[in-house]
Amino acid sequence: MKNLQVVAAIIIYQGKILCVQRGRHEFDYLSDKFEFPGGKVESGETGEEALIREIKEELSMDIRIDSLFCTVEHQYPDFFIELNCFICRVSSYRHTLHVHQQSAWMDPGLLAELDWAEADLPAVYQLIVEKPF
Ligand SMILES: Nc1nc2c([nH]c(=O)n2[C@H]2C[C@H](O)[C@@H](COP(=O)(O)OP(=O)(O)OP(=O)(O)O)O2)c(=O)[nH]1
Repeated sequence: MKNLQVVAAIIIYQGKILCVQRGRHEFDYLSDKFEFPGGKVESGETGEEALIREIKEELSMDIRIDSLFCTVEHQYPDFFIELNCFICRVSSYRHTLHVHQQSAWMDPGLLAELDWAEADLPAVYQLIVEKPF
């Protein structure tokens, strides 16, 4: 079974968090789910390098990585994922969607209203409780 190393950006701007919605995915349980932007770490890259590259590719955004917020380990039916979520800052709310179907700057208190990828739920609940910004 595949074991994925994934990095994700919790991008904070003026007290809101950028949430992005996937389109169709080969695995139905990921189709149309909300997630934090990011992706797989490629060989030879650090997690931070991968995250900066992914956010540039997916959103045309330049992020500053602040700190590692949490690590979630989750078993999906078809693969295992280690998801490292970093708190990130930007100097503008502006972005362009190159991969996702929708994005929203969300008030932290409203995060639970979105339909998240299952692996993200522990990170979402930790954000709601700890409010690290
Ligand atoms: N970027 C990101 N991926 C997540 C999150 N939560 C979660 O389960 N994932 C999963 C979805 C994907 O299986 C994997 C990330 O890989 P990816 O972004 O390259 O997505 P993908 O599988 O569609 O890509 P690909 O193989 O088609 O190139 O991690 C999250 O918050 N952010």
